[in-house]
Amino acid sequence: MPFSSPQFQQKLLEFIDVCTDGYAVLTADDKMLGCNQAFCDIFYQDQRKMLGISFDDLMRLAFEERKGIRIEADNIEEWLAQAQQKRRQNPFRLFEVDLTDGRWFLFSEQILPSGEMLIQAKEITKQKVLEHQLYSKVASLSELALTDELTKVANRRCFVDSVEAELARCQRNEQPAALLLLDLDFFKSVNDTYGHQAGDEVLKATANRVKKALREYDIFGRIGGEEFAVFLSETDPATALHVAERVRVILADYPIKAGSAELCVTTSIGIALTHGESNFEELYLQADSALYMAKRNGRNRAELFALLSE
Ligand SMILES: Nc1nc2c(ncn2[C@@H]2O[C@H](COP(=O)(O)OP(=O)(O)OP(=O)(O)O)[C@@H](O)[C@H]2O)c(=O)[nH]1
Repeated sequence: MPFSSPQFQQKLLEFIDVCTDGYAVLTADDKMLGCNQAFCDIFYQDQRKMLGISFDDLMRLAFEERKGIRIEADNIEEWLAQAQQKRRQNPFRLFEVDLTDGRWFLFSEQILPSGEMLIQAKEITKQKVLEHQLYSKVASLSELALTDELTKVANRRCFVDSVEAELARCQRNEQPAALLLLDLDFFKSVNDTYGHQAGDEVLKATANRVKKALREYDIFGRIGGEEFAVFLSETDPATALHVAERVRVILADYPIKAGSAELCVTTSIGIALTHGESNFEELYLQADSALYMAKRNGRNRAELFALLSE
């Protein structure tokens, strides 16, 4: 055996005793042969109580006292049965453990061929806190990347990605779908007359109202300044026209409050239909030319591309 001088063994024990990492050795039949103070602190037990205790009893203590290792289970015996299925399967195992006091530890279990187990527990609370902060940051960044900041609906990129995925599904299932392009009428004059902030209020209110007029699984987004779009899957021409009319009315018939002003805002709508055979760009161009017709034919109205091209 290397490094077996009594002096080395003595010093090793002294180091382990003052070490901030927890160390414990279990016998081949899973009883505590010895552990250092840091290991006792993890379990909120004193060293005398730890000596000779079985792994199962140590876990039962943690469960009953709700101290030390967090055990989220209704039934400790079921939890133990599951834990035992994972333990002692390999000579080495690494896993993270959280405590009821909020600390986190990285546990390792090393097993000798004769069956004794060395457990090491290293505190990783700081790393876990950083990891959590990083996850929340990534989540809010992806939220930012997909959401229009002003109206909080999907931005153009998110809208297009969602529609492309849905178009592929429509094609597979041979189902009709419709793209509605909405463009507020004379919106420049809202900004010019009442100011940009009032214009922003109108955009926010428009997004909220349109969202309410749609089904939960319809795709809705702001794809340009005062341009919104709706994708309706499993939708025939009659239904597309019906939804467009509902959206038109919900805007035109109820003035929008912007500061002290009550503004009557209308929208023109271009509709394009598909059975999934068009890609987003083609569908968008068709809806855009229908929108152009809606503007030309007097605004505050919807036009269907399919009928235009007949
Ligand atoms: N307040 C505000 N205005 C915006 C925003 N994005 C674009 N706009 C304004 O929207 C207006 C669009 O004007 P135009 O493209 O001339 O269209 P319009 O006045 O709505 O006229 P028609 O579409 O022909 O009915 C411009 O004045 C833009 O400055 C925004 O985020 N906030």
